[in-house]
Amino acid sequence: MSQALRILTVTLNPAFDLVGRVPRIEIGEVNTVETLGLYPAGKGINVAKVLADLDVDLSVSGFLGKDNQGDFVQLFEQNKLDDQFQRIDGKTRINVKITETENDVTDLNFLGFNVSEQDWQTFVDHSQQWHTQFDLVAVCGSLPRGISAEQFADWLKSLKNQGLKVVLDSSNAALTAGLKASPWLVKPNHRELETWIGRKLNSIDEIIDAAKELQAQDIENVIISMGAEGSIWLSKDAILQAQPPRCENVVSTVGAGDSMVAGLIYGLTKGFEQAHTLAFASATSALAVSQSNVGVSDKAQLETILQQVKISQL
Ligand SMILES: Nc1ncnc2c1ncn2[C@@H]1O[C@H](COP(=O)(O)OP(=O)(O)O)[C@@H](O)[C@H]1O
Ligand SMILES: O=P(O)(O)OC[C@H]1O[C@](O)(COP(=O)(O)O)[C@@H](O)[C@@H]1O
Repeated sequence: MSQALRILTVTLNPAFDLVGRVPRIEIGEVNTVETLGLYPAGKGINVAKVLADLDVDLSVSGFLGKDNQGDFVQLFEQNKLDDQFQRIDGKTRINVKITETENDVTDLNFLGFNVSEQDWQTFVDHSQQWHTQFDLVAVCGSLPRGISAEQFADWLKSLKNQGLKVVLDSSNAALTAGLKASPWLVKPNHRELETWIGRKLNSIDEIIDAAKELQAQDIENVIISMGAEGSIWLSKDAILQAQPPRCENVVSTVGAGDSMVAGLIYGLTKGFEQAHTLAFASATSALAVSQSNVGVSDKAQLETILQQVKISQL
């Protein structure tokens, strides 16, 4: 099948993920943690890694600290990702992810490096040519220090004004500001949607109502992910709900959201129908929770999960 869209993922604040497992975190005590891995990551890089595993050619951009870039460069080379990252002074952050036996993952996400005004201006200037190279730009993850929510929103608007399809997957102030730029597709999780709307959402109906408010901000595709409960996609054509098979052996939920974004982009790029795209994205994300690292190493397993995803029209 041919690839219709030229894709770039942007990670302004990448991270090494230090992933481990412990039966239970004892707060204030010494905890011995089983190491699962130390991976070059960050939301847009994870999305790119999954797409590369699915044989999609794409480019990656954002900022990388000069002092510890080796593993990232190796990852880009191994996955044949076109490296358009801008190098800046300092180190890329390390985030700590601990899975407890009976619980979800505890994330310790650090703030990251500082991007100078000059670095940001260089980046913005460069991005004004992206329409000549790309059709779809996925902007994923938090903002590093030095970039304000307002600067971020203005920049996203400039991407949209170039005619690019902008995918946004972020949280907190960056999400709220970024939504003002009316991206083409957004994928907040349940909790991020609650933060944006400022109230608890206790049922599917309440989630859909909140998602409709998002959609009304001129956002074509609103996907709300709800962990093991699956996801909901509101588009102009339909409201679809997906239920993936519940993964019984959760190794790490880190990267589930990123894998879902990658699966959505994959389906949209290949011209799949909406229901098939959501099923595919659900399978990709369900596969992610059964492994510590992000990526699709076993396509047969992906296909098996895909057969078990249930899609319903609401
Ligand atoms: N325990 C699980 N079993 C099966 N699928 C899951 C599980 N947890 C997450 N997923 C899949 O991953 C998607 C994204 O997970 P979620 O936790 O909502 O995203 P994020 O990582 O952005 O917080 C879900 O919509 C679902 O398809
Ligand atoms: O940029 P943020 O919001 O701090 O998130 C970065 C973290 O998100 C991740 O990309 C995982 O995201 P998801 O679990 O939402 O898919 C990690 O690799 C990384 O440490």
